Amino acid sequence: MPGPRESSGGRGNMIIFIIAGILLALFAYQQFTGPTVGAQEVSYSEFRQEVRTGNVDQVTVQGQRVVGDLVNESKTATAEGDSTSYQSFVTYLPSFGDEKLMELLEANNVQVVTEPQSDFPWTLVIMGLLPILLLFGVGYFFLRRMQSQGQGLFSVRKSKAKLFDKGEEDTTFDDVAGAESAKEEMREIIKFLKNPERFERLGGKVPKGVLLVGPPGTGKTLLARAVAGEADAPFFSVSGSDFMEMFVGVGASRVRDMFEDAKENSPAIIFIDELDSIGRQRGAGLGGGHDEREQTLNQLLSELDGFEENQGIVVMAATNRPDILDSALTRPGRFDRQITVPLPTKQARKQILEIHARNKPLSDEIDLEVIAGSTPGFSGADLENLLNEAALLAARFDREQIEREDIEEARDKVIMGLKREGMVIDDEEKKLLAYHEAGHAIVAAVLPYADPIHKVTIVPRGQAMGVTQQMPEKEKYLYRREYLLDRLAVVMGGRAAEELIFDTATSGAENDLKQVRQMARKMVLDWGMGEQFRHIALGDNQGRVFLGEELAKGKNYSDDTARQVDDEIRAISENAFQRAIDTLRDNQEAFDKLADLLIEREVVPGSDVLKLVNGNADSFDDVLTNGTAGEDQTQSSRVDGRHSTGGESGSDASSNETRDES
Ligand SMILES: Nc1ncnc2c1ncn2[C@@H]1O[C@H](COP(=O)(O)OP(=O)(O)OP(=O)(O)O)[C@@H](O)[C@H]1O
Ligand SMILES: [Zn+2]
Repeated sequence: MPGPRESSGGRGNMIIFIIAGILLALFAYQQFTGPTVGAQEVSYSEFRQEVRTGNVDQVTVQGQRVVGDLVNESKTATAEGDSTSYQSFVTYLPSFGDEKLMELLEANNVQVVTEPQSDFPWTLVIMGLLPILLLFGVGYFFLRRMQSQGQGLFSVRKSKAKLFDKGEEDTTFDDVAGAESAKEEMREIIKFLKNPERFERLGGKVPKGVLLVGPPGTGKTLLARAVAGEADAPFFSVSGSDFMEMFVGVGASRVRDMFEDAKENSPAIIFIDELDSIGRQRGAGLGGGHDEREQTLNQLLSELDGFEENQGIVVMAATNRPDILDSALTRPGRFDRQITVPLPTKQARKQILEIHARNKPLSDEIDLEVIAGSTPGFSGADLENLLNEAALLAARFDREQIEREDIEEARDKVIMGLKREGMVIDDEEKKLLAYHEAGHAIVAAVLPYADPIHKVTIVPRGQAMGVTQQMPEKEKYLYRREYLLDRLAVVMGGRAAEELIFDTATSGAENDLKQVRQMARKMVLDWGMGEQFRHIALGDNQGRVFLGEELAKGKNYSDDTARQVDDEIRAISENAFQRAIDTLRDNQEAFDKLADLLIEREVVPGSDVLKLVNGNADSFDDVLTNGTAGEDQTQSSRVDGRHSTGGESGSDASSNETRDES
């Protein structure tokens, strides 16, 4: 990989400089305050006493101040109550003067040196000078820093982006395993970057901003670099946190410079990692809303608005917290294309392992397929880490090649790290999850009115631990009671599976239960589908029931009715649960097989679920060999609202997801 052109200067230098300045000032302070340093301040009468006893040879008088050395050490009481011995002393003449002092000194043979009155307030001068000195120090520091960067005086102009020139970036899609549909989307962008004018002439529409969303280490940065490599375009890479500087306005000017540089080099790619560090919702911080980050974000927004597609710049950004981004960033014309980069499936994990095992000598005993199977929840970075750890272990034992035990040990090590972060699921949880999702899927596949099943997965994706996706044949605008009842049973399928197989219940069904409650409520209150409330709408039908505001608002029915409504909702839920249980019992064999298949493959397409249910799959093996194993399930969607949000209350019918959040 080519080295970056610019490296950021160390902040450490500056701290050292400031400390040196303070030390210097303290030293100067000591020097200027002169001979009194270390001298004991004594009272005037004590001083006279010393003179009288002949313990003083010589004194220096500076105005009111009298300093000198004792012939023999003397002791004086300190503020703390004990005594301290001293030789040098300083004292002050009483403000009314002392005419008899000269007499006394002469009488005791004390030599007197008079010095011009030094009332010059050194202390004050130093104190006043110190900040100014420091300021010069800091200025000097910046001056040097800028000169060393070959820049003009006091211009804080530097985009900070690392530039990989045309052709320097040699990462290609071959280096990125899995993430097939993400790559597919990128192909369009590559075409554009290779020849922007031609692309536009043919009517291609390229997004300005692409947001890569996914858990850490799933290869978002890698993908962006691969796009640059494939398109042979210069690649400006910067991390969101690089914009955060201590001086207000620097971040914004860095953004401006970066876009300027990119335009000069277009067609080009700008990649902003950790977009969330500057892209957080505005007005959320404490700084009164005008802080550095906000200025930087505003600059970024205006740059995104300010260039036309044909300028040949594509801005890519990565985040694993799309939920906290300022909504202005995802508006059309900005980061309006969102590509999810999920954790790799088993198939993809195998490919990633193959990529990173390329230049590592592996023993013949090692089967990457087996490793892939034993590393659910691992990201690409985790897998790379695993192989590196194994190589280190092999090296420690002076082995010629990596052995199976090295892999085992490395895997345990990585898992321990991940466990601490709550990132991996163990075998038992995986089994629970598999049965839970299989429960949804089997019910969906069996019940006549339920939407056809599209796919079921237990690969953790974002917040979701497992997902069962259904695809309606056509958009629905009306929901028949039969459809709703079947849908309720599908959603209950997960909990039913837990009860049936493990005789237990898990917290994983939280979302399901919420969904059931909302749907049942709506059926009773708004759609007149309750047993006792046929054809009567009870709700105020403003969607408030879903926000739980009905408690605060006056209901338009009595408490008695409210109790009946609760009973109805309970009956509907109970019913749905029982139907799910019955369905699973009737299809026990398919249910078990699907769960096994999920544990084995993590993703099972709907067609295979149907095969199992219809008994077309003569054996487990049939599905195993004919299935579209390891279908890559990268999902991409536009943020402009066409993507469905799962079956909340069934109001969006473009796809139905039963997601189980962790
Ligand atoms: N799909 C993949 N194929 C091959 N290698 C991968 C893949 N995903 C991740 N890696 C390896 O993991 C490393 C880290 O990935 P990368 O930095 O691209 O992840 P990221 O998603 O940008 O993470 P973060 O969110 O932490 O910035 C890569 O350099 C690569 O070696
Ligand atoms: Zn569920």
